[in-house]
Amino acid sequence: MSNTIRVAVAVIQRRDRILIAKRPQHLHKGGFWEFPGGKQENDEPISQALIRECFEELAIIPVKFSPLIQIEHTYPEKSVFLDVWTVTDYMGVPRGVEGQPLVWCPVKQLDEYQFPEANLAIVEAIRR
Ligand SMILES: Nc1nc2c([nH]c(=O)n2[C@@H]2O[C@H](COP(=O)(O)OP(=O)(O)OP(=O)(O)O)[C@@H](O)[C@H]2O)c(=O)[nH]1
Ligand SMILES: [Mg+2]
Repeated sequence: MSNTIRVAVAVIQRRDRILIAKRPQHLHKGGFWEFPGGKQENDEPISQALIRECFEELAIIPVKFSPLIQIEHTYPEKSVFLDVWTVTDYMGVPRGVEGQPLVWCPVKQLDEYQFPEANLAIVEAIRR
């Protein structure tokens, strides 16, 4: 679909924990938890979008990352294509640059948080 939004998503891992962030209330799926990331810009390689979004949202620079899963999902309002990466090394200390709460969530406890629908497949992929 031509109006599908392409999104770079970072599953940032530290030992058995994953970094999750709470989406600001005013955004699409506001109040849900998410993996940091955001929309790919024109002509930008997806790995560059991943690095840029991690810097903008968390003030870190991913240095070691690999593809995890790609998910197409249609919400009532829009369609997204999530290009999800596992980040295993980065420079800096993550903080919620936009004021968003962050949690290092044990993999086993990910289902205690409410994610957008499309994320179900991400959580399954993390557990594989
Ligand atoms: N970052 C992120 N976006 C997700 C996840 N799951 C999911 O469905 N999305 C959807 O992907 C879309 C784009 O993400 P985004 O809002 O973070 O994009 P962005 O950072 O560029 O935001 P902006 O437009 O405010 O600059 C949103 O509609 C969001 O609901 C997720 O785990 N992380
Ligand atoms: Mg974002």
